[in-house]
Amino acid sequence: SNRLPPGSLGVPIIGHSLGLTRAMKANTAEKWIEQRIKKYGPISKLSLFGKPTVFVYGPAANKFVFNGDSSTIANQQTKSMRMILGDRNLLELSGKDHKRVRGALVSFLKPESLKKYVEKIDGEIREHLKLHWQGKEQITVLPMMKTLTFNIICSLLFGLERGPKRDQFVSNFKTMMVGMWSVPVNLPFTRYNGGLKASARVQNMVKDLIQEKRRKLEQKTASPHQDLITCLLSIRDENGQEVITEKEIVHNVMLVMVAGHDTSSVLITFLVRLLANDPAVYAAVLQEQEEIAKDKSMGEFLTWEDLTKMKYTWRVAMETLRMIPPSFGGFRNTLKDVEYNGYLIPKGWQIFWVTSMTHMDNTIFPEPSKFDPSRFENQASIPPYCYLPFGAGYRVCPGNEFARIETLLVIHRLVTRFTWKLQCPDNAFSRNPMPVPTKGLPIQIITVCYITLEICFLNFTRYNGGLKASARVQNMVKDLIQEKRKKLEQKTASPHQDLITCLLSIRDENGQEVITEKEIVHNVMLVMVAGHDTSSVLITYSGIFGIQNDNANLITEIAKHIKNLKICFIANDLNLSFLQEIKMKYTWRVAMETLRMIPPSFGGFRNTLKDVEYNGYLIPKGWQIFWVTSMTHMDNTIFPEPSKFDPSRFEDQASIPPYCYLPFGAGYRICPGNEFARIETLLVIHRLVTRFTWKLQCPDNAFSRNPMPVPTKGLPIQIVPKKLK
Ligand code: HEM
Repeated sequence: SNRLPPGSLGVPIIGHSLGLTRAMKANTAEKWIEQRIKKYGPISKLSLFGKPTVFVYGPAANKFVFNGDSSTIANQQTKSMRMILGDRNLLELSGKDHKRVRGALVSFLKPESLKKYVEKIDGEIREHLKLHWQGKEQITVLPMMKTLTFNIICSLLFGLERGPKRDQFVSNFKTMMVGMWSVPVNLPFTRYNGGLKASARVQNMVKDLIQEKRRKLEQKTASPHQDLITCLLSIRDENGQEVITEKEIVHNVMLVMVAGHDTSSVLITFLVRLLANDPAVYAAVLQEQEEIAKDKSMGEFLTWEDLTKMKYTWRVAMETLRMIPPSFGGFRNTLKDVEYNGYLIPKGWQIFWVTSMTHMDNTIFPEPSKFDPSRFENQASIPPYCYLPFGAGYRVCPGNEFARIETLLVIHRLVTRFTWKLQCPDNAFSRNPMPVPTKGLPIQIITVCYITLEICFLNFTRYNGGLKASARVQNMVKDLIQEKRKKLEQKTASPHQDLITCLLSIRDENGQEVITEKEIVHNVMLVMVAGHDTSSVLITYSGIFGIQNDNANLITEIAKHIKNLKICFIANDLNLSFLQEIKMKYTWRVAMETLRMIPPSFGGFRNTLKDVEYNGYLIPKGWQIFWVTSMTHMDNTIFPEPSKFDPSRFEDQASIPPYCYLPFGAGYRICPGNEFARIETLLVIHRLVTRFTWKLQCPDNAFSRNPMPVPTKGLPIQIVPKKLK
């Protein structure tokens, strides 16, 4: 016993388990370990989870753990994990079996083979953002990322696409995960028992999947490279026999499901947090990603080639993995007595290794508490066994390339589409055993605006970013135009299908297109912006900018088309007919009165091209003329008692003098979207009042202009659905 490392085994059974788990939860585990190191040095004995254990630390210790002889040092998992994942999963295997099964997994997870799946992963990410991020004001990042990484695994590794089968998989998987981190007491109603049952169900589902894929492979309707399962089923020895047994496939599918989803989701979550906290890193990541996005057309997937350009973003991810490694550390088990650094580690003891102690060692990473992605500019300079987020040696994480691909793709899509703000900016996290930020990292999402008004936002970066984004959107619109032009030629699209096909189909007497491609692009941009916030935004922007090309024809054409859209709109709403819509006279009067009192467009500018006289005064060439809607709307000679909300003013609209009611402007630039806005508004109000009642959460009636009127906090309300008959 003199040869055992220093330290004590503590109270029988309990040992130091409670101290460590408590420290993990409070995110002070590093300090807890540091104190041990101060007291006993880099090797010490303790007792964890009912077993005598030796803690080791430092590059030499890491080499000893990760590259030790597998007949002496074996991998070690908790009983819950072994029972739930299955005893033939890679973590349980050693020696030749480990090499054989790991080789099979790596044949699918190696970069050369993953290259082919970049587009598929990107597709899954885009779908996820569309479903769960777009249009949302607030989300919690960690659960979202867990869903996303799990879905990527389902589709890419198991060929299990969206649908009820996958949903069933997910719900069983969640119960299984709870059981995996629980105390292994197999009594009815314990978490462990629930986990075991869910694991049996998941395993049965995987078995069914295997049968289905085996059949498809035989019928040659599936390819060996289709997904991880078809790949494992297709690996044969020299006699044509399958190399991996069905049980091994099932158990390793279970492992990959767990190993691949928990870890990457944590990395991406902490990256989202970092990008919200660190403007300099955010700006550099955004610049790198925008550089890539700028050459892409609408709907184009990212490629392997694009990933190779994301060097800075990956350095940021590496530095995040250094400071907050998803895996705190792990255990090995000694199969024989073994000596390390002059000490004995007896057979049957555990060896406990910890990633973060090496990562925060200032002799390896100077100023370790400083976030500095440039450390990874020259990766060869980092000594071996010092940077361990993926482990090292012959058990180094085989999913590291997969994790890199999905992380880079997600970050690209996030920074080029959204900006976000943290809702709990306390930067705390606890370990359980994965690091979990406070409340799972709730954020407020702000969708990236396509165009920022130069006059409203003098902030250079936003404007500059807006211009770049505009170039990308314009490229996307150009692609759309090409696609639609082709379809029109092939007669697979009709001229009345949408605004673009309509504009493309307008010809003069010689059969020439009337609207140039540039005009279509720029006016699609205008309509997009106008229709994006509320349909009434159209009014504002057409007032401020006008349509640059002074082409009255074009305005008339857009106006005509917007009338066509009216028909599509109503046809799409199955229960509201055109006739019903024209009955909504009172509702529209209410909307008109709202537009009078709070016109979305405060006013606008015109530019004088020559000296001009008005009312005896000179307005010189090049000056602006500033007009304001609300002053006329609140003029009591036109609208008596103007502060009173009174929809009856619009009962006889002909009685309102011209140029007095201007929410949509007037004259030859009158908003061509006014009819569209009316239809939209009436349909929405109809649906709202017939289905819900609501109460204001901030009943202060205040609003600010920016330049649109924005009610306090965006008008939060409490909704009560009505019972539908
Ligand atoms: C940021 C993401 C990830 C991190 C930080 C990570 C980290 C790790 C670590 C520390 C180990 C243990 C090494 C050891 O015990 O020596 C490991 C093993 C493993 N990981 Fe990952 N991992 C990640 C993503 C993935 C993904 C995406 C997959 C699968 C697609 C995966 C599959 C595995 C497997 C199968 C093992 C067991 C290897 C063996 O025992 O030979 N991991 N990972």
